[in-house]
Amino acid sequence: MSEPSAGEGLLASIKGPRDVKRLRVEELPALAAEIRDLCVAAVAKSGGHLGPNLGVVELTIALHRIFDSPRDRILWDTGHQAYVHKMLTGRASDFATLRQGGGLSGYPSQAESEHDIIENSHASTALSYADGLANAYALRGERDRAVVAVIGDGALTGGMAWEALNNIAGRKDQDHPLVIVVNDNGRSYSPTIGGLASHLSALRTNQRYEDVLGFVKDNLTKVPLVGPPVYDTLHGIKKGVKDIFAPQAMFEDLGLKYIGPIDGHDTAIVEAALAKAKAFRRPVIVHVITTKGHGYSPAENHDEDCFHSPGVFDPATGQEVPKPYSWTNVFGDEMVKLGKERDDIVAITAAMLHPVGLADFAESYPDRIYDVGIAEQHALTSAAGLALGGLHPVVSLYATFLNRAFDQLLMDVALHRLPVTVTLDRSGVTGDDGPSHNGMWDLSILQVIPGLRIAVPRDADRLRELLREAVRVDDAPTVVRFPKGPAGAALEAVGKLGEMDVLRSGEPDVLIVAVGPMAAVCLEAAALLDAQGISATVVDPRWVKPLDEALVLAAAAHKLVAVVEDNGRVGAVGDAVARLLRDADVDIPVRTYGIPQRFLDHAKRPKILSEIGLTPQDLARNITEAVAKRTAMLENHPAR
Ligand SMILES: Cc1ncc(C[n+]2csc(CCOP(=O)(O)OP(=O)(O)O)c2C)c(N)n1
Ligand SMILES: CC(=O)[C@@H](O)[C@H](O)COP(=O)(O)O
Ligand SMILES: [Mg+2]
Repeated sequence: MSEPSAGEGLLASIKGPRDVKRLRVEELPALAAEIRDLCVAAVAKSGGHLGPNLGVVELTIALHRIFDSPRDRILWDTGHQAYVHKMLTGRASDFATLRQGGGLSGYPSQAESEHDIIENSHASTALSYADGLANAYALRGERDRAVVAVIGDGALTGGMAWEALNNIAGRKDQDHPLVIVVNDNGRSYSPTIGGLASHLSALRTNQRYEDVLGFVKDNLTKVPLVGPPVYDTLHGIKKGVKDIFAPQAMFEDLGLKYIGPIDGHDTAIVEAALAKAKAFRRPVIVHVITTKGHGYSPAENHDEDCFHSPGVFDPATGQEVPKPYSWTNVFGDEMVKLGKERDDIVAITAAMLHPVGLADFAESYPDRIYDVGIAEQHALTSAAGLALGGLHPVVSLYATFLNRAFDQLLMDVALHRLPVTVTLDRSGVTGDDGPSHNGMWDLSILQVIPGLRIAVPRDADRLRELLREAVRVDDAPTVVRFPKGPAGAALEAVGKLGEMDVLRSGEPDVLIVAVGPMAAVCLEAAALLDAQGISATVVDPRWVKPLDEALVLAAAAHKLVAVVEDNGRVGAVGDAVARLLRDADVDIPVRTYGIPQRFLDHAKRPKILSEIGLTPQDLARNITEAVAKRTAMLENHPAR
């Protein structure tokens, strides 16, 4: 497979938006084709977001021809669809390094470019940034600085987006170009759900609208677009059609001007609409209809998710490299079994049915699955409602997205001691999706929730066991977290310590508390410690909240306790263990080995684990140093 390259054509000449503006209209299709070729080549090599980026090629070209980034601010909601933006802002030649450590990020990055603004990959935020930015520019008298937010139909199902729309519609200072581009491809991962989506999709799929759109395109856009006059005619015809379907009524009733729906793959039409929107000098919605994966048939025809975020694949055929049986697969298969055994078990996904492994459950029990859209807060509180109604909901999220629903878990679920199980996939270091995708905060923030219980399985068998234990709990919320990727070899216990599994017995030098999948790394580290003459006992708590009281006596017999967890090290399991020992007046040092308290730059997971010291070699070395320090202290202060 050849290295992804900007080639020798138009794209290679694009060093920034000025070069895009200079192109003649008739050159734009060739530029779009080069961009698509580079997207396919880059993602085929490294994985990433192909479908979303193929869908915004013409839109992004038009944005950079009408607006003046970086003076005008172009915001990308979620940011997974900013590859084209990166290519048009001088980074096409860097795509050979996409999502590699030290290379191009798969999301906007302020360190990469002054054109990049939002680095957070959590959806539904762009409109809030836009409202704030517009207020700042209005206050600073910079009224000519346009603010443009591109938000997908999926991200528009997130509550924050409507909080922002409410504020934008009610802006007291309206004299400012604030353009909201709704990139409507009818999909998140899967088809977008809910009343909003059906409203928008009714328009997209209605034949009368399609006929009129076709007439307009055939008869009015053959002449070179001369801007407003042609656009006004075009707009007038479609306004008639639109009034029948009135999606703009939903927005215009809010007090927002509305342009569209327009064909998002016709650069000329998009440019005209954006120019009109910019000239409005007040908040305006430009509703753009696009196709996810547009221009690459394996993506357009992909039956699951239009190549939303494929792994490595053959660009000639679109055939992905098969992925090994994963933690997600283990979870999904066990959920199908549980669904058969218990008809009170229901499942909730936040627009990620396939990625969290619930597709088979949905197929088996179509009446017991709820896709709430990108709405994690609603997911948790609707789960509370389901539990109050006598059911046991399993809410499946990526760990990082639980942050969104902390208060709902605390106050709507835990306060009422409701039997809700939350599964957190992609927990720990995920790596190449950048800093906001690592599942590195849940074990810390969940510590403070009274009554909530947390299980961290070390392998597939324990995931099956602990999921079953979790859904049996009927008087408290439970959380089961597991990482991305293959589930790894089974690690059998050699004994028990209270309810904890002893994975390795040793002399009372070091007690290693291995949190979940870090057990494999801890067992390797224990073997290396042996070579240093240090004997380690390795225990897997299985449930890390509440901790097993047996840990207190076990710790008291050792020189040192080492807690190893794939989570931020602040306020997580290590600190909980230290607090448990402190409260029991057991004066044994506790060392926590986890993710340092900083945002992690994108890189492959193994590379990051090595950089932050979560390898067997690093653990063995650090524990050896800690034991030596403890031994010296005891020798110098024997009374302690
Ligand atoms: C809060 C949050 N939940 C879930 C996700 C996972 N996610 C990434 S992209 C995506 C779909 C976005 O759909 P849309 O906004 O329509 O953009 P498209 O991919 O269709 O261009 C989802 C659910 C996320 N990024 N943020
Ligand atoms: C859901 C989401 O944000 C993805 O678009 C992101 O790229 C994570 O992908 P994986 O499903 O490969 O972890
Ligand atoms: Mg979409």
